[in-house]
Amino acid sequence: MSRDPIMKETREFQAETKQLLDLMVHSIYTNREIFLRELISNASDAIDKIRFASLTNQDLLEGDSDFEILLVPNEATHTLTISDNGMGMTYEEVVENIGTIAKSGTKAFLEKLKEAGTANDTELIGQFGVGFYSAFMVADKVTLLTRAPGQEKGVKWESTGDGTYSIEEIDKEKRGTSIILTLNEEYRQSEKSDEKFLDRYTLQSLVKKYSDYIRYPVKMNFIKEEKPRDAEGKVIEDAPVETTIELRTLNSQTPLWTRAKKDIQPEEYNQLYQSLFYDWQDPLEVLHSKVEGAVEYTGLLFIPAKAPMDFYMKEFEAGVRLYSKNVFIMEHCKELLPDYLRFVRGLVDSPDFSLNISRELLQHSKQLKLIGKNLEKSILKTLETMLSKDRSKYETFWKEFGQALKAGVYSDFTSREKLQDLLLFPSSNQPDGATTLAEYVSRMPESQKVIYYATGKDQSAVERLPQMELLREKNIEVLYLFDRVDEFALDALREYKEKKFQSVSRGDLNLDDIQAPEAKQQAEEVEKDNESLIKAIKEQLSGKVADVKVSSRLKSSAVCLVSGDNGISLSMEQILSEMNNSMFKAKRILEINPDHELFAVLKGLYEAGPESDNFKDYCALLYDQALLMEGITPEDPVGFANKVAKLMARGGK
Ligand SMILES: Nc1ncnc2c1ncn2[C@@H]1O[C@H](COP(=O)(O)OP(=O)(O)OP(=O)(O)O)[C@@H](O)[C@H]1O
Repeated sequence: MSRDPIMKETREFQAETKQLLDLMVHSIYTNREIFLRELISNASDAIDKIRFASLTNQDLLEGDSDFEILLVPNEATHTLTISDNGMGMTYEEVVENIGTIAKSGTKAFLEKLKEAGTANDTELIGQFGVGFYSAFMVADKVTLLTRAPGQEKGVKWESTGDGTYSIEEIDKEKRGTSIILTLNEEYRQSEKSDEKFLDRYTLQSLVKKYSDYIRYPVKMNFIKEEKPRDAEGKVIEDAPVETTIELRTLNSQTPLWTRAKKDIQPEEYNQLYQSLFYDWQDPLEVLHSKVEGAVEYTGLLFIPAKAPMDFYMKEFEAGVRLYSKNVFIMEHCKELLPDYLRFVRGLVDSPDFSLNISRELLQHSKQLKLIGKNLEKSILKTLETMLSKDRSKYETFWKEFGQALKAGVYSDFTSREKLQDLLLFPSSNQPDGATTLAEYVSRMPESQKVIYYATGKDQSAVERLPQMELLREKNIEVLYLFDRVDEFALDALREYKEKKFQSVSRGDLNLDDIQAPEAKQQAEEVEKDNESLIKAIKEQLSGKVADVKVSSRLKSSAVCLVSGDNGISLSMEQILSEMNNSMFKAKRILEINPDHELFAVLKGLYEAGPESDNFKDYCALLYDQALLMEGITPEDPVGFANKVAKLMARGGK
């Protein structure tokens, strides 16, 4: 028995959707033509869905398996309709999919806009598939008619993009979705020939440009007005003009990756990349490979030129697309490539993939593992070649995605060796540039045993570190580590070509072969001579530092804080605590410069009265100073400021 249809009601868009719509209508002025690509791509996805679902349930097709996407421009009503016989949507699905924004990419996009404090950044939009809503860039009103297979009723959804939409049940005979755009006046008769979206030739060229690879025919009626011809093919001049309608398919439907590499132009790769992955820039690198043997597959992978907005966010969805004999199986297959290559976009088409493969089964698929290994190898090879043959291109890549590789060194121990030669760091030799570890090692003097590095938030922070002074004086190159992941990565690597990594802020600097042996000896002697003073300072700072030492690494600074050779470093402790992990603590060692005049003052104070407030204040200040130089706020900033004020009030006496 049929039930009463759900009556028309008006609903509000979710706040984020409103924001997005507002943006579409008022802020994006360039490239509005991409709306067509977005709607055709949605239609194609919907057909993919039903095609896939019908493999196990033929009934869903309702006898209609001639999949197609139809464009109908109508001058009289100023409408452009895009129809498909894909999956269609139920009432609930329309509410869920069209009224809200579920996609992480779009959310990230809005976040970025908020951060930038402007809604004008037209470049931003290109990085996201804003999909359906892009229709509002060119239409005053968008009407969506849809019916899911097996549903008795269809659904009509309509909005002028003003914050509300109406929704009601309707009768719809054909399964699938039609989107009717009532075009804004500007796009009915645009002055720009490529923005007349009712013009068949404009539409045809847009389909060619953006959607040629779409696997289903995108069709449109062309109206031909011609005088008839006689039996010999000659035009009959005095006959009235005849109108014929011809349904033409606008796209070639041959997936690019199935064609021979030598027949493909770079622009074709670029265009496919841009339309599949919503980028307005060409990719930095294209890897197209066809392999036959133990496994058979075609891989078409891209290294983007720029990291997407949400790349370093949790929501970023990595993974390539999987196809089997040109039939789409799934998007974002994360199981194929290791996580450190999550910036790679692209697709893999293999007859060895089963159409019915589930994500669970994928994890155990031997073929997938084998293909993944091959592709990983060829991506790494490509990057190695780029590094050696085109350094500036590699540095562009590194700027965008270097963090992912460094995180890979840290978290994926099986990949460490493979990645170590791809790492780049700035160094004291070239603070604005970047050096590989191999280049650093090649510059090391014979006497240098370890690879030095210093951590800090930027170049000036690192160069001001008191721990850098001695190394600078000795002209020893130091790698600069600015990214949070850097030190964790080097810590995980431990060594490169049997040279250990050594932080300038940790333990012994291993300078024995470089520094005159007297320096260290001298420090040890001073330490012995001042044993009781050092002990007293240590007592004053008990609970804060593990040790106090006379320094052999300081030149002009009075103190510095270093961490022990084992365990984590101070900067790692900072990063972990910012990530709410305060479980690990660095072993803090306060080093005092025996050649600094403060040392003598301290000694004087100690000798005058080890229990005096003055001596205690000096000890506390020493420690707080050392913390500040490390970029760490003292535990009691007010106490610190008061002590400094007290000293200053003495007027230098
Ligand atoms: N022609 C259509 N047929 C069936 N469902 C559709 C159609 N167009 C859109 N949808 C549904 O609406 C959802 C939202 O579409 P929208 O274009 O905004 O995002 P998307 O397609 O998921 O993402 P993207 O555009 O980034 O691929 C889709 O996921 C799909 O479920």
